[in-house]
Amino acid sequence: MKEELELYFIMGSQNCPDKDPEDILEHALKAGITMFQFREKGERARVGEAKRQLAERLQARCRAHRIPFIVNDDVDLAIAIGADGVHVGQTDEAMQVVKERCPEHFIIGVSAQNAEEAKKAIRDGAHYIGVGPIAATRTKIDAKFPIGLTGLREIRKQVGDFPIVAIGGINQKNAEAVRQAGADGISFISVLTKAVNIRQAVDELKMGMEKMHR
Ligand SMILES: Cc1ncc(COP(=O)(O)OP(=O)(O)O)c(N)n1
Ligand SMILES: Cc1ncsc1CCOP(=O)(O)O
Ligand SMILES: [Mg+2]
Repeated sequence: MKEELELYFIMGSQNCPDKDPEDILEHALKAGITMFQFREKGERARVGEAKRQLAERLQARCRAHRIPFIVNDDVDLAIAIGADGVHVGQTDEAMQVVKERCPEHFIIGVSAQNAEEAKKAIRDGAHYIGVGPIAATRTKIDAKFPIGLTGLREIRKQVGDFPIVAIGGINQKNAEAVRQAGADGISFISVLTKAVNIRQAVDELKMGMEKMHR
């Protein structure tokens, strides 16, 4: 699980209104992302059949590169298209229901902003926790106040070696510090959806993550 979390890209069409999301994902996959989350939500997001069709197109790209395809929030969609997993937050579908409904092999990710939420998610059967927001972000309008590296370190201290991916305001400048503060992986949206050169951006993020490797 930890290796898959290393470079976890998240995107929906609302994150790249002037570009083709399939094109962005293909570049990101070729550059070496290790997991992908389809997060189609908010203003200008696709709904219904258009959302499902986009999900299936992006899923096919991930399959071709053997990269896990995770669906954000929408458990029905994840099950319907045979995704590799779902990611749910504190106010999304309850973990007990998610566990009951999803196939055994599903990867289940849960968001946590503090150690209590993190420990509960682990007790409830999460496979990884998405910890953040680490820094300020403009991508999620209802994002909570950033917990910083201090918040991340505290959660790491309390969850032992449980898989953690950090999220929120992560970029080439802070990736290494985030890794050093205890994240097994980083997740990011705008650093790729707004990148002029996706390969270069992924390479730089990867460098930040690899500095800690033994
Ligand atoms: C890897 C990862 N971590 C956290 C989140 C945030 O989930 P949530 O708090 O439910 O907010 P939304 O993304 O649903 O707006 C995430 N999506 N992925
Ligand atoms: C989905 C989500 N959850 C917490 S912050 C965030 C947005 C991350 O986007 P960015 O990488 O552009 O800051
Ligand atoms: Mg959610």
